[in-house]
Amino acid sequence: MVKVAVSGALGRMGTTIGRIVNEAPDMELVGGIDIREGTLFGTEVVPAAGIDAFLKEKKPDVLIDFTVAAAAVENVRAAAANNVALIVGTTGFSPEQREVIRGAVEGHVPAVISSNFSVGVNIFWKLVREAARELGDYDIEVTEAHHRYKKDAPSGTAKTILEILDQELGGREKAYGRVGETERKNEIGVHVVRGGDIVGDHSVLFAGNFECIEVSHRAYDRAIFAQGAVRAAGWVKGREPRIYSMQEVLGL
Ligand SMILES: NC(=O)c1ccc[n+]([C@@H]2O[C@H](COP(=O)([O-])OP(=O)(O)OC[C@H]3O[C@@H](n4cnc5c(N)ncnc54)[C@H](O)[C@@H]3O)[C@@H](O)[C@H]2O)c1
Ligand SMILES: O=C(O)C1=N[C@H](C(=O)O)CCC1
Repeated sequence: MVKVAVSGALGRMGTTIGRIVNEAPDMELVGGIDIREGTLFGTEVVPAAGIDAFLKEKKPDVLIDFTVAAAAVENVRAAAANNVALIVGTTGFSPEQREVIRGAVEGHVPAVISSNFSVGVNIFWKLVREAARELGDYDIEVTEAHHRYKKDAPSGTAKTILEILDQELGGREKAYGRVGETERKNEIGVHVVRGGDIVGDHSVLFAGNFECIEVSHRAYDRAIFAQGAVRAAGWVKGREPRIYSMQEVLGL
C-alpha cells in the first residue's frame, strides 16, 4: 500500500489526483496541503504553513505537488526533510528554483519531476526528437494552447520541447511571438494561446519548401496528467534518492 499526500490539493490537478488515488486499490489517500484548509475525498487538507507537522503526523510515502513554483520549492524542501518521496508536476520554475529543488532532492529522497505526466506527451516528445534529427533544415515553429487560468507561459511542456530541439539542433535563437517587420532566419518561433477551458494542446511545425510536417498532441481531460502522476507515485517508492524523469518511469 502506498500512502499518498497531495499539495495543491484543492486545485484543478490536486482534486483530479485525489479522485484517482482515492479509487486506486493499492494506494491510500492520507490528505493534502493548500493555502486554506478543506477536505480531499474525506481526508484533511491543511494550510501550507502546517506542512511539516502534517507530514510528521500522516507519514505519507509520497507527496504529489501540483501548486505554483515558489510553493513547490518549499513543499519539496519539507518533503525531503521528512524523508517523503516526491512527484512534482508544478511548472514555471526559474533556473535558480530548479537548482534549489535539485539540492534538496539529490542524495535525500527519490523524486519524479516532469512538466507533463501524460503518457501521450512523453511519446510525443520522442516523436519531436526523431523529427528534429531528420528535419533540422526546416523552419520550426512551436505552438501551445491552454485554458485562460494558466499562470505560466510558455507551458512547461513547450519549454521541454525547446530543450529537446536544442539538444538535437544546438541552441537556436527563439522568437517568442512576432510583430512588425520581420525577416525569418534560423530562429525557432514560440507561440502561446490562452483561452476558454483548453486542457493542453502542443504542436511542432517543421515548415519546408513545398511541404510541412507537424507533430502535435491534444489533451481532452487533465485526467491524463493525473493518471501519469499517480502511476509515477506507485513507481517512485523505494527508488534511489535522485531526480527521475517520466521517461524513466515509462521505460521510454
Ligand atoms: N506536469 C504536468 O503533467 C502538469 C499537468 C497540469 C498542470 N501542471 C502544472 O501544475 C500546476 C498547477 O496546475 P493547476 O491547474 O492544478 O492549478 P490550480 O491553480 O488549479 O491549483 C494550484 C493549487 O495550488 C494551491 N497552492 C498555492 N500555493 C500553495 C502552497 N504553498 N502549498 C500548497 N498548495 C498551494 C492553490 O491554492 C491551488 O489550489 C501548474 O504549475 C501547472 O502548470 C502540470
Ligand atoms: O493546465 C496546465 O497548467 C498544464 N500545465 C503543464 C505545462 O505547463 O506544460 C502541462 C499541461 C497542462
